[in-house]
Amino acid sequence: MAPHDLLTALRDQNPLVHCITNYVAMNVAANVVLAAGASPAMVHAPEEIAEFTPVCGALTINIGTLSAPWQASMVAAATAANAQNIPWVLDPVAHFISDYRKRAAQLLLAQRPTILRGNASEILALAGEAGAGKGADSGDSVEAAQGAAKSLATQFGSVVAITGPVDYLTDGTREAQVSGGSPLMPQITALGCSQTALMGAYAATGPAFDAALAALAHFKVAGSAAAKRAEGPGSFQVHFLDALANTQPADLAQVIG
Ligand SMILES: Nc1ncnc2c1ncn2[C@@H]1O[C@H](COP(=O)(O)OP(=O)(O)O)[C@@H](O)[C@H]1O
Ligand SMILES: Cc1ncsc1CCOP(=O)(O)O
Ligand SMILES: [Mg+2]
Repeated sequence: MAPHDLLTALRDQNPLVHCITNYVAMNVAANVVLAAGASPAMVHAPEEIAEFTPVCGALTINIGTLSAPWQASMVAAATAANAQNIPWVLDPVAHFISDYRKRAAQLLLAQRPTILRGNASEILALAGEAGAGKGADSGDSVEAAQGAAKSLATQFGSVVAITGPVDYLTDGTREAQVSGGSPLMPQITALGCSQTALMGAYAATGPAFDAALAALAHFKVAGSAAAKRAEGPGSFQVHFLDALANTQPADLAQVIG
């Protein structure tokens, strides 16, 4: 499905997206998903997963502020999504910072996410390659992680997206790149997490590779538009939400290469 049609479908269908995300991203990601045209719900309690995940159009799992009860919810939600053929997206935020988080990320990856999205350091480390990542921000180039993305895509049957100055997307066979955006984007926390949440919204409306591509393009188009108006990271954030809402379906093709 073309990105144009996916954005139109997103706004027509207003899909419900189950987001298990971190404390930092909770508000930012919910506003991003709303501005784009979908309906986010941040639901974390293990007691609610069995009822809630199956009624959603997609699930997104982000380990940014992981703890044991949330890990149980993540595993249960991924299991429920797989059982019901509900697409789900994994964001392995800074999974290399501790053995606990590393293991949690590998266990979720073994559940074969529909889409895996991370920055270059996160994707490199998931594939067992040494990188320069220290925390939530990338220390590596997108180019350096492309081989890792391809092998993860093949091994787990996932569409893998690496975000950065130029985003890279692969399913192990097909590849795409998305350019644009702004250097202000990595200066605002939780934009990567929000990209993950938006990928969930798009995945509820169409095939995984096309959905991930449309979500990447939507961010790059909105980021470029917001940067023209912003005076710094603070005002960029406000303009970015406006730009996500104002992005037209025909704009998306311009940033895809
Ligand atoms: N230097 C940059 N120029 C343009 N866009 C960028 C740049 N760095 C990151 N982005 C964009 O910012 C968003 C978040 O990506 P990224 O910073 O890689 O994620 P994370 O926050 O998980 O590290 C993505 O949409 C990506 O395309
Ligand atoms: C700073 C931080 N610390 C734990 S989660 C988080 C947010 C990370 O967000 P992103 O990966 O989108 O930059
Ligand atoms: Mg991140």
